[in-house]
Order: sequence, then structure tokens, then C-alpha cells
Amino acid sequence: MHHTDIVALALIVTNEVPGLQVFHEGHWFDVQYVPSSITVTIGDQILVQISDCGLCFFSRHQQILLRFTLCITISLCILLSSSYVDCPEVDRVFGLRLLGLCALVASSVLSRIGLRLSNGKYKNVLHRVTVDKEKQRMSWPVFVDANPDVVIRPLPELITGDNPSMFKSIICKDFKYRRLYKLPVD
Ligand SMILES: O=C(O)CCC(=O)C(=O)O
Ligand SMILES: [Fe+2]
Repeated sequence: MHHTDIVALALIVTNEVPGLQVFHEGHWFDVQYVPSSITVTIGDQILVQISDCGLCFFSRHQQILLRFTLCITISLCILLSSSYVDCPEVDRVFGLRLLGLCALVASSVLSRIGLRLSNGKYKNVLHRVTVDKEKQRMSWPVFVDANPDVVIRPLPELITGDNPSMFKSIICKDFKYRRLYKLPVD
């Protein structure tokens, strides 16, 4: 079933069986499988700013990069520690889990910070997954999502006379409820 994700970003790890397709300019395109890669798609809460907060000593772009890095660290730690379950080096598994936990805590702190839409500048990706009857495909999406009480709205800096706001401000939990139950959002 084709859809866009109601979150900000999706980080997708799959096995070697392709299947993900994205819609662009009227056509469906296969997403190439690249070994050991993570596919990142933009969701409905398009992330452009992590706003004023105790972490403002980081620039906006550094904060976005930090969130990306933390999410990828968590994903890799969980992935690696679960594949090393029978590993005799218990310390290594423990270390990975500890690193994953620290990244999770840091990421959760960052997710309390404002998350807003790009006023239509960065498009959410319409995508779907095809099924191969011969080969089993496995995918592990990790969603980057705003906290329920975060306001999702276009960046004030992006709103000008020529570029009026395309979206109303909405609390994340209401936004997701409306999207899940296919109610109008704007
Ligand atoms: O399996 C995939 O590659 C994508 C999964 C997906 O689109 C989703 O869980 O929202
Ligand atoms: Fe999806």
C-alpha cells in the first residue's frame, strides 16, 4: 500500500532483497539496494529546525546532524548487539547496548525540542513496497518522530509575503491522530 510516513524521517535497513519504490514525477522508481546502507526518507513532519532551547549552542544544522547521528548510532547498536547475542565477548555486547542506550537518551532529549514543517519546501516521499514471492524481504524502519506535545508548524523565517504559510500550527499528537484516521489536517 503506498503511503507517506506521518513522522519526520524514516531510517530503513533491509536485507538484500529489493522492494522499496518511491514515486517521483508520475513514476514509481525502485530504490537500489546498497549493502550495509541506511535509506532515509522524509516524512510528513518535515524536519527543518530544532529551535530555541538549552542546546542552542549548537547551530540548527549541527542539531539536525546530531539527531541523524544519534538515530543511526541507536539503530546500529541494536542491530549489532542483537546479532552478537551468542558472542562469547559479553563486554562487547554490553558496550554496544550501553552506547545505544546513551544515544537513545540523548535523542529523546533532542526530540523535546521544537519540530516544524518546511512550508512545503522539502517534500515527503510517497513510497510502497513490492513483494517477491520467491525471496523473503525483511526491513527495519526506525522512525524519527516529534514528541506528542510538540507544535508542528512552518518556520517563521520561511514565511514571507511571497511565501505564505501553507500549513496551520498543530500539536503533534493531533496531527498524527488526524493523519491516521484520514481526517483533514489543514
Ligand atoms: O520496508 C520498507 O522498506 C519500508 C517500510 C515502510 O514504508 C514503513 O514501515 O512505513
Ligand atoms: Fe513508510
